[in-house]
Amino acid sequence: MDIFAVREYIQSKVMAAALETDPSPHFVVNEFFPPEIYEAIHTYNLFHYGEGEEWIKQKDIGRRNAETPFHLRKQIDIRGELEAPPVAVTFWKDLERVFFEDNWFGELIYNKYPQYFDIRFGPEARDPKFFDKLKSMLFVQRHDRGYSIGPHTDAPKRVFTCIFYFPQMTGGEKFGTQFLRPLDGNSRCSGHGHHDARDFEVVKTVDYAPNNFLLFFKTSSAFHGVAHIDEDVPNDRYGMQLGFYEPDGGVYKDLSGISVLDGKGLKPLLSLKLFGRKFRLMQD
Ligand SMILES: O=C(O)CCC(=O)C(=O)O
Ligand SMILES: [Fe+2]
Repeated sequence: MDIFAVREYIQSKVMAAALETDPSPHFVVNEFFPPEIYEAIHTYNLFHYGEGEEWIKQKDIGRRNAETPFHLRKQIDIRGELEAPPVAVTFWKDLERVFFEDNWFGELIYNKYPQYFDIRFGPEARDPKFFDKLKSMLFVQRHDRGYSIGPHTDAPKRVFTCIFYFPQMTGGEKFGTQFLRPLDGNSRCSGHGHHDARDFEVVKTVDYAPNNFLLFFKTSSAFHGVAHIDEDVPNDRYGMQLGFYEPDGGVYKDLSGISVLDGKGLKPLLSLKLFGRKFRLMQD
């Protein structure tokens, strides 16, 4: 793989994309990868060689976020050890280098929307080494019928998230990522928990279409989710996620002494389910 040529292609696409701010800052890029890379993403589809891991196993879900059947999403961590023929492993490891080597993608996204980083992190975010302080993830995903994700804004630690859509044909657009708005306009979410879709309206759906791409920045209004998958979707909603997030405790020391990012001490005072809906009384 010619890493520099792939980067050049992606960079021009990202910089040309229109930044939207409703309901929260994000942008979409069509034809995100050069065609030969998109073809290889299918030729070397890692799900040909293994099932993948359930996002969270059913036995471990417990009472958490019952709105989301986590176990129906299967994922394979590109950054871990891959069980695939060497040519496939080389392809995915090269793709990992495209994004992460020398903090290339982090810096590209900083340059795309520096205001977000400057406001959240202060001037240190301008230091090219800033992205060494963040954690990152890259995994491919596929989804079984019955999957959905209730509206959520991602964990408070999250900085930005990318969703890549890898169908080989059109027809599954509505199973892309939905942006949602709470019906109660006074609601925001720091990021702990998935919510009931009945309390939200869909603002926009980013198509699950060939080689489509979405990036959104973490804010307390970045509500998003996936509609209930109740029919066959091309390639089982095959895609990839890339994300940057703060380490436990945050990049910087919080002088308040409260780890807001980790959600410590955020147990609901009261939690009950009535008529199939969850109600939680949170402490102030
Ligand atoms: O797969 C998607 O479209 C969204 C996934 C998501 O929101 C998440 O994993 O937090
Ligand atoms: Fe999410």
